[in-house]
Amino acid sequence: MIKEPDTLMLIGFMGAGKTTVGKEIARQHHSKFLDIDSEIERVAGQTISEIFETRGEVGFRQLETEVLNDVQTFNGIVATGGGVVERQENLEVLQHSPATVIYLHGNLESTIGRLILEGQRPLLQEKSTAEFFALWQKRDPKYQQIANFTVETVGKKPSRIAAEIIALFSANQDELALLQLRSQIDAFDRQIFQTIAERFQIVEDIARYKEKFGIATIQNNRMIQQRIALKSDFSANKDITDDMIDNIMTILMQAAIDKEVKQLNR
Ligand SMILES: Nc1ncnc2c1ncn2[C@@H]1O[C@H](COP(=O)(O)OP(=O)(O)O)[C@@H](O)[C@H]1O
Ligand SMILES: O=C(O)C1=C[C@@H](OP(=O)(O)O)[C@@H](O)[C@H](O)C1
Ligand SMILES: [Mg+2]
Repeated sequence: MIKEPDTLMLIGFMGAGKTTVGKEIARQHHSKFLDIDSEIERVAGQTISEIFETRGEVGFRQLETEVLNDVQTFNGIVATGGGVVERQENLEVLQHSPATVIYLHGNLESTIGRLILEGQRPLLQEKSTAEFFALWQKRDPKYQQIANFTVETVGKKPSRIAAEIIALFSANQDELALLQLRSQIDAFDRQIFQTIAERFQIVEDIARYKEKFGIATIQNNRMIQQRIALKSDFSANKDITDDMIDNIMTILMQAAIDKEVKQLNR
């Protein structure tokens, strides 16, 4: 669903590579490039860090919204700042943008590593890793909500990510529709595994309680009850069969038991 040929808005968390990939797309595709942060610096006559220092984040966000509105008619590749999704009015501008909105999705580990090397993001300086993770979790659904496409960046060089995005320009309507649907499936898959990762955090806490109170790792009754409850909750959904519940729960349970046992043996 490339809305207008050659106009893109890149969104994503700080350090995802919006600026780098945006420049690379422009270089490979011979289009114009504009970075909202650079434009804010030009308009304000101050660096991003100076703006945060003198006007606070509120002052910065005000400038960001103004520039975002101004660049809607820009004919080329636009890199936004990671916090563009902080304001509801910005989400609306991006949703109605004539440009195609592309979410550069990454992971927190690689992102933080890169940003620490660079050391230029004011928000990174003032936040702990836990706060940074919370910010990530808060923003991720918003990026997903407004993106026409989500492109995975983990383990890919900027030149490859740019080439993948450029390939979208030449895809026909059917191919684009398929790519769009696949990018939605990929996003759901990531959500599913994110949820499983969060489930494991709880497993860890449960293992600690079991150890403290001398409760056995395997509780057959509890495992049977979980399946009965799930089958009942999803009985009206024909895609979620009892077999599927059994298969998936077997994998999750076995992995949880392995984790608990490993924790106990430490
Ligand atoms: N795919 C990538 N692989 C390796 N390094 C990258 C990649 N994308 C960006 N970088 C590096 O990470 C840092 C942050 O990238 P940048 O484009 O400024 O991100 P953003 O604009 O999304 O905050 C830069 O040093 C850049 O060279
Ligand atoms: O995520 C954020 O809130 C910010 C991201 C930065 O842009 P990048 O995403 O290009 O790093 C920059 O706009 C500012 O430091 C705030
Ligand atoms: Mg940037």
